[in-house]
Amino acid sequence: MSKMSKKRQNEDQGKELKRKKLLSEVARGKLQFLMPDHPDFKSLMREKYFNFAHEPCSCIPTSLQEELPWALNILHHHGYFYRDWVKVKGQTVQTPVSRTLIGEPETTYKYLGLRLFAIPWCFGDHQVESEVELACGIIGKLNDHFKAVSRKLLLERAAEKTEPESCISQGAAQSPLHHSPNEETKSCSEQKPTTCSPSIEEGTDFNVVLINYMDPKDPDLRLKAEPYYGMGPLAVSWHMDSNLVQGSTVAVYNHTCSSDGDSSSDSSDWMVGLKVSWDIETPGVVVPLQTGESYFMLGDLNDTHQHCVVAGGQARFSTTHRVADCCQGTLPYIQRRCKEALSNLGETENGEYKLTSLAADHLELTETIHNEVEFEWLRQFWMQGSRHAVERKSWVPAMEHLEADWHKMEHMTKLAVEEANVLDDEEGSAIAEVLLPHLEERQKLRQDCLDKFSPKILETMHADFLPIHRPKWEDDDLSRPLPFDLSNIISNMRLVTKHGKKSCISDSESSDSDYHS
Ligand SMILES: O=C(O)CCC(=O)C(=O)O
Ligand SMILES: [Fe+2]
Repeated sequence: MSKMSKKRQNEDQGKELKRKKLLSEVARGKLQFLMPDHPDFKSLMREKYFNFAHEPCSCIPTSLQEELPWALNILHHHGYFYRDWVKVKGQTVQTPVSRTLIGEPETTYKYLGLRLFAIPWCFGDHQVESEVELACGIIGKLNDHFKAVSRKLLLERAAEKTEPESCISQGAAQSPLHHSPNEETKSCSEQKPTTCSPSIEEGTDFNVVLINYMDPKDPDLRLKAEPYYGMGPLAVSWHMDSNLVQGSTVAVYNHTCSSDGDSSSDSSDWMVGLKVSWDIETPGVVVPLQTGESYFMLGDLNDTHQHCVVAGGQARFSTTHRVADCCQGTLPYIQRRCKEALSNLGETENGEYKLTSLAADHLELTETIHNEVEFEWLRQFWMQGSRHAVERKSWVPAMEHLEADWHKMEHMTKLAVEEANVLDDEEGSAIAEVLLPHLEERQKLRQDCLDKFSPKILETMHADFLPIHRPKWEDDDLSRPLPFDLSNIISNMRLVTKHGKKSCISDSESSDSDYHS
């Protein structure tokens, strides 16, 4: 076993032990949580949840306070919220909360295996054309405001520390962010690895807002009870927000929908729960949220603590403002990658495609990008259905352009497969060795997409949300360079590799490749 996998195995065993201990404590009913009315709440917050801030309605300007409920209801009214199909422990499951993503143009945010494509909050030169665009603009305004509030809160927290060095010696869980202006100019790819904190500006430069909506009275929902402390029914289970710039803040605006005149309605509060990750000594906390209030997980709180959301009695929206780590998650990024891949595609004098170089690293790069654009972008976009695409009309031409680039990469794979077959043993097998793992991965991931939804789930889905498998074609479609099903090509490449030649010399004659020529 390699050192890396041994280390991972030890870590997994460590986590499993901690989980067992945690569950046995739970079984003994020992885990405690505090609410704000508890006499020790304030000191616990100071000591163990220092980077949590809970702010009243007045932290948002009155005009914006008035616009926000309108904006959220417009998005809801136009059907922009839906329950995402995500992967949890290899299973496709639907989130209890409905969601939508608003953000910087051309930005995406990936969570639990699903890439969300942001609806932009600004529109370049063109005038706002619809209520929905106006609503997104209002969310953008709140986002700008939250940047300023978060920066102020972080500076206040930093000032509260009497000795500046103490934030280092007290460990990561308590460290507020440092202001390090010379890091601000660094580009994404130059950013230091995850152990260093971003500057205050970087760590609050929210680029996406994931908005949640849930009506607890929805009869389709069956909420699970919070399992460790008995906090109540969970709208969002314990988690850390993923795919964020490490050490960056998350800001949340909470809006509950009043149900005037309905005396039977349950008026229990929505609450956010927090706990220190992997810690059963420190009590958890749960903080009730009134409509219009906000809370902030400042600096590294999200990296060291977990949070959950306990459902209240009424329908509720929350806007969660994040600094998504989108080094590999923006449209310009994937467009650059495609350009890089296509730089190895040339033309012969007769105007036919040819590969400029057959060097392993060039082929390797093209095949990697081929899979990246197909599975991280094209299929992720179309699998979310027709309504998703209509709502994201600004993304559609970009997706079509990426698909045209991908189509050229299909030609490139075909050319490489042909070269592997015609070149002499040594060169041919070197090409096949490079291609094989990528082709196998492509084949597996295509099948995973086809299998993502069981027939039972598909039966219950509204037509607007049915997955679109795009690109998809019949294996004998001659307009395509290669078949959709790559099994024959994979068998052919296996035979061309040195290993394949040695073990299957006798039947190599009968294994004609079956791709389109
Ligand atoms: O709704 C909230 O207060 C937070 C939701 C949350 O944790 C999430 O969307 O990741
Ligand atoms: Fe979260």
